[in-house]
Amino acid sequence: MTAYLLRDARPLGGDPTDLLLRDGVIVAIGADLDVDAQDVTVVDADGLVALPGLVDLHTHLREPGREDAETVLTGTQSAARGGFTCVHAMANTSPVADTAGVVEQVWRLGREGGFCDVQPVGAVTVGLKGERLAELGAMADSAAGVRVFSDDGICVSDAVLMRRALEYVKAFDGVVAQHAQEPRLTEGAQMNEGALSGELGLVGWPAVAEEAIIARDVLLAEHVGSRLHVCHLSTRGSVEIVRWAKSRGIDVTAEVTPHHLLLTDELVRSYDPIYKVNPPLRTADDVAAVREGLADGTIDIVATDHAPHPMEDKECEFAAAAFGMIGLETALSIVQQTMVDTGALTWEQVAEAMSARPARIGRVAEHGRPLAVGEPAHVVLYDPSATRTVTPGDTASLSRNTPYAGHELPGRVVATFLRGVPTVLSGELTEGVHA
Ligand SMILES: NC(=O)N[C@@H](CC(=O)O)C(=O)O
Ligand SMILES: [Zn+2]
Ligand SMILES: [Zn+2]
Repeated sequence: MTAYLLRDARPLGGDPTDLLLRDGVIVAIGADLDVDAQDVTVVDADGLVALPGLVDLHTHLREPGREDAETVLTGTQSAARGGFTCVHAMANTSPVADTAGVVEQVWRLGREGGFCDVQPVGAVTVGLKGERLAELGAMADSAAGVRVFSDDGICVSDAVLMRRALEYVKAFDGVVAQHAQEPRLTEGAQMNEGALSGELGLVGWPAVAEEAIIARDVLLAEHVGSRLHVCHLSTRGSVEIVRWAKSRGIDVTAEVTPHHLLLTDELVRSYDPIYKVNPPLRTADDVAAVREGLADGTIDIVATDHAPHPMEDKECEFAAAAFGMIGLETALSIVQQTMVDTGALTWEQVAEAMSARPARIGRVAEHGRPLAVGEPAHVVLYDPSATRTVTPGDTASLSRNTPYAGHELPGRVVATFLRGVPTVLSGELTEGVHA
């Protein structure tokens, strides 16, 4: 197997140095590494930031069931192009990932594809129905080794079921990732509730519907002594509740999506369903609050909530359209634009928020490791000085529902290495990693 020498890369945005990747491991780091050129491919990384391979805690890959929107293969190719080496695949597939059989199938498809490791998320309740707990233990014990459980797309709104799930996952150090949406407060909801929803005549999704569930769940997690993760938090009040919970010592973590770091509900004035997402785009004040929360560590991670949908489910009347946006290939650029270029985060902190912490929350031991000798060679090379204009067709995803069409975004993923082998090189997908 060929080795790769990344010449003059800047690990975590620091000083230029060389990294040598061989047999799946970072075997040397240092200036002007002298290697016999025989089996070594030299990659010119001058000016490129080297980060540990990104880890997404929240991706929808749609397989099984909606292979017209995405497959494990196309979703992981999209992930590789975004700099990811591990993604957690949400359970709202068809059939639902609520058994050991389904999670093992998804996990295996990821390995066979060879573009990005897939760590399946198990459903909390059978069929996402919110009636009884799924086989959490069997999914944890399966080859997929599930540690994250979520009914994402739907809230585990029954407090007794949520309590039981939190109790159950303690046995195998699992975590419940809650889609915080009080169902009665959001019946028929289409966009953020506020003056604008009234003006546009669309049913509002109030901030309190998210905040009430987060408040309840942090108290349940404290009561049970378990680990809680909050999916795609989107309001100022949610940030404040999580900040309070952490100050009390409650074991809670939270994620924000790139789109909630950048976009606001004002975009919905267009009635373009491309901006329809769950939770909805919020106000500029909420955007400021989630940025502050991410900067001060209240929000632990950025997760994409990559939610592919076919055109026919998005190009229709706003009220009839599906909720969701794709996001794997734009995530790092949006984080650069909103957090790095504004001085709110360093590249080192980006590596924490998009690699180390999501791996830790998901209990994925092999990913999110530091760029150091002896560590697995999961590395992304990123050019922060590049700019590109987003064209919806320029993606490995089967879906085109990006809200950034026509946006000029900073940065470009130049190469992604999974176990020392490129999945992306010179900005192009390779054949993947096959043992
Ligand atoms: N985010 C979305 O708007 N949609 C997600 C579900 C979810 O993340 O809640 C989907 O599965 O399409
Ligand atoms: Zn969700
Ligand atoms: Zn989701």
